[in-house]
Amino acid sequence: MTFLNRIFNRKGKTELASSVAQPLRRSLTDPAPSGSLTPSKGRKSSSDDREGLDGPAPSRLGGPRARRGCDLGRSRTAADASELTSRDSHSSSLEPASMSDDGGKSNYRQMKAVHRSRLHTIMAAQDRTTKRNVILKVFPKARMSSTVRTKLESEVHHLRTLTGLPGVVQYITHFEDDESVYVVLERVGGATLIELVANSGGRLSESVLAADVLIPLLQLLADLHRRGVVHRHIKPEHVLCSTDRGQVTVVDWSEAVNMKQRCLNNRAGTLEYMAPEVVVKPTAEEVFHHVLYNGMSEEELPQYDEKADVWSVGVLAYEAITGCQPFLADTAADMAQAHTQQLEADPATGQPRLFAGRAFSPEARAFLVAALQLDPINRASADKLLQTPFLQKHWAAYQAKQVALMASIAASMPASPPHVPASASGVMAAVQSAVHEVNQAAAMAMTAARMGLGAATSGGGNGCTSIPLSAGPAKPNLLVAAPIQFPVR
Ligand SMILES: Nc1ncnc2c1ncn2[C@@H]1O[C@H](COP(=O)(O)OP(=O)(O)OP(=O)(O)O)[C@@H](O)[C@H]1O
Repeated sequence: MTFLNRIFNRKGKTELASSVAQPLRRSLTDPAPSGSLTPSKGRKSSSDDREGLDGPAPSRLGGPRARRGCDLGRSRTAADASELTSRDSHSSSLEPASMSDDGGKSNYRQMKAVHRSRLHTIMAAQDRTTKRNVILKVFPKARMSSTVRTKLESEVHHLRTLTGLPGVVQYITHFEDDESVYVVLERVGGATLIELVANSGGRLSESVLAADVLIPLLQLLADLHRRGVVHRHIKPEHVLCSTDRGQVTVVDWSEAVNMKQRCLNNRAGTLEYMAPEVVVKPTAEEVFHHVLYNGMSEEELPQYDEKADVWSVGVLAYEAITGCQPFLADTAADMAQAHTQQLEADPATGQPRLFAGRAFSPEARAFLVAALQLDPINRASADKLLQTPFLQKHWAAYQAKQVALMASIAASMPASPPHVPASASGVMAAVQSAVHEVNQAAAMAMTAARMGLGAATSGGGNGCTSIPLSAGPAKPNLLVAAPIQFPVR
């Protein structure tokens, strides 16, 4: 997908396109500037979006990808592969969902498509009862292969497990009717990082990037990684930024995996943001064949870990500062080469090509070097990145916004006891609203801890690391365990 399309999908406007968007999609790996903005070199959606479609999908990742568009009619797909070979327990996440009017589509109004992919549509809507602004992810059943269904189940599983963690988009419910499956999420305000960059003239200042994006994003990732969760799909389109509050919210959890439950051994995510160790991994389908037909166990296959997310953050940060994607290629093999070429020292300057002709502050550059290490062993963790001078320098600005945010949340908390409604849908609305408030309070507590009240953490009291699991609410997801399992009748 081109950069322009990405902007249109979200905004539905054209004004951003002409002046700002073009330079953003220049690749450093593209030797000919005139050819660097062709759609094929532009943004792509996730590699696995091309799975399970009706017709043949474009083969961007080489060899076996070319066959993957035909999965719909097959009895065994890559999704079956990941189910069979996985030890993850999320496969029953989508319980029989509500088809009643109370829990169904008619509960929502003002539905408007804000983003379309080949497999689903993202609709903005409003809950008629609660008046809450929501996002409906609508997956037409006609296009839903078992691959897509498995991803959807996985996404719901992780959203439910992680609900309440600041920075994770809040899951509300899911339901289905004859045509589609719907997942309802909170509608997050603010802009995607890609829009933020575009609105800032094509480049983001290092200070805004550090204080408003990288610190909250890396705090979330550090929390997730301690829990064993790897997002695997970090990219600017999936990071919604609220710069006035210094907050980010990460969407699209379809590739998330808990390493304690499942091996990370297949290629996943969007090619431009994939870490070197992920790019060279087999596709899920290939893993399936290795395991099923070659008699290998999953543990025997080479694995990767949470450092994959750190690489994606490095790519995202480089792109936000320069307006250019650092690595572009159409196939996994070419991408692996691009990684090496860009990070090799240029004989003329002795510097990695990636930094040639680019103006970074020394701190930002050191941050990028730490995040963009080819070998994950040498790559910094999310926690370590939070301790880099680059982020330390902007910590006070981040902290000031968090203090203001907590004060505004505290001021908006209702003082009087809630009204007890008579109808079932009223009860549901009241429960959802109460859950929202409890989550806000939990988020406040966690934010406070992250800001440095958790001085016992590895950041040495400077507030630059996220809270250890034992310091915050033990399981923030428990806060919303009850209301997400309905159908409502
Ligand atoms: N909860 C939300 N609140 C506000 N906007 C959202 C939300 N979820 C998604 N969006 C918007 O929709 C866009 C697409 O969302 P998402 O990435 O989940 O869909 P997708 O089709 O899987 O995308 P892709 O395959 O290209 O990664 C996001 O970039 C964002 O602009």
